[in-house]
Amino acid sequence: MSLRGTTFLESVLQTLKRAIELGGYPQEVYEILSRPQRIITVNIPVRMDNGKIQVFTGYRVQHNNALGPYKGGIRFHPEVTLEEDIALATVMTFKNALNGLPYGGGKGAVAVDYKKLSKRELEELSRGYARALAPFIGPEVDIPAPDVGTDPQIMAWMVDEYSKIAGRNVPGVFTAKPVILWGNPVREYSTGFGVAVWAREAAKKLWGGIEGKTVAVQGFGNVGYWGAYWLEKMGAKVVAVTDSKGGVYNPNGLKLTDVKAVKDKTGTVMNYDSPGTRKITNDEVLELPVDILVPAALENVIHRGNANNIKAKLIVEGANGPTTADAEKILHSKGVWILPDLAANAGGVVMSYLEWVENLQWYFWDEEETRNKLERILLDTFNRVMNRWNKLGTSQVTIREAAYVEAVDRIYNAMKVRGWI
Ligand SMILES: NC(=O)C1=CN([C@@H]2O[C@H](COP(=O)(O)OP(=O)(O)OC[C@H]3O[C@@H](n4cnc5c(N)ncnc54)[C@H](O)[C@@H]3O)[C@@H](O)[C@H]2O)C=CC1
Ligand SMILES: O=C(O)CCC(=O)C(=O)O
Repeated sequence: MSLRGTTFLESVLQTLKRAIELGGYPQEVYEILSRPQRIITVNIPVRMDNGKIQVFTGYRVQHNNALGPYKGGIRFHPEVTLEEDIALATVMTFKNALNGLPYGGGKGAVAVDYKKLSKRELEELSRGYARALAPFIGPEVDIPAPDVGTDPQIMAWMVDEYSKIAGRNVPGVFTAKPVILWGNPVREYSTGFGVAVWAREAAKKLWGGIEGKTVAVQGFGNVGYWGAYWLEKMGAKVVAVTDSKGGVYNPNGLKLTDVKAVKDKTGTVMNYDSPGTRKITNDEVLELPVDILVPAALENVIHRGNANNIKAKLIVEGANGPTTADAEKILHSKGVWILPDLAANAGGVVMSYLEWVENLQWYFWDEEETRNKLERILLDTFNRVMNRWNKLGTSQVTIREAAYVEAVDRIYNAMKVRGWI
């Protein structure tokens, strides 16, 4: 246990245990799902611009494939650990199952401060990672995608490297690729879109609608920016955003396009200025007097030390694992709704699934048709989770626990008919 309380992996396993009790599944399910099927460690040598070789350590955790090929992103971050990667891969198994996808769960990581690499070094590292993993991945085996610190360009290098090894074009081995290389334009914003759809649906139940509700967003990367963009489009008012350096708050609302332009130009939203806007820290953003809080950066930011200071009534987990199990207990007892990661940020992987289907058939839908398909899947999940939560009892059970029961049910039934248990 860390100073902040339960670690990310401990929180995930606690919820799994509880879901197994609530659903009445055999203990064997816990034995299998509480550890990954396979962990691959790779050491990737890269010739740096200074002429020296630097070796980067990476992982791919393949957690469970009862429902289909492993699926989940790749994180490039200086502080990744194997334990964190296991937690992220475990959540992927439940996220994919919950959303009805034909996938198991996996996650990759490389310990690197990518901001310090030149473009050539980053390309070498990305190709090296794809080469090292090539024997263990593939469109019917394991399909990686981006996460923190990785993007469509990196997916393009990786799919190119894998295709060279395979001796043919293999579009379906990575998702969230550039549109020109078999990607789909919706993937760029799909995780943020999903965050906003979940927030909008929950807001209808809590307040009758999302119009005018105030929002604070921690993290202004892919998920945070597009989450804020779609929330605003749906009628909410985004009043605060932060990135790794800190952020800005204006109770009257922020002009997102201007904030984004400042971030793109100077590297941080901190340099945004306008009348009535003040600077805030990453701790402050969580405790602002807002209706909706969207943690969209890293894990364990809402913990037992700050849970009591949170004022939002609705927390929408754009990030994976932003709330520790201890914090969730405190917030649930106060009636705060937490829309959990495996549901609220699933727009990304659901869209990856649609891209993969396109790639397998070499047939592509247009943007609107794709977004409609994505939204339909997200709404179906929302309704199933709410029904399950109501059945289990909203005061005794958290939304996360209800979502885990829904996910474990599919995985359990798949493992049972396969004869694994
Ligand atoms: N990209 C995707 O499709 C998906 C991402 N996620 C999760 O969403 C979260 C964010 O991922 P992305 O937006 O893809 O990453 P990203 O790399 O595009 O952006 C991360 C953002 O978080 C900020 N940040 C980093 N450390 C921070 C800190 N200590 N405090 C506040 N902000 C900090 C960065 O400055 C950046 O703005 C992660 O938890 C990831 O696992 C979940 C589902 C899908
Ligand atoms: O699109 C994907 O497969 C990546 C999804 C992911 O890593 C996540 O949902 O956390």
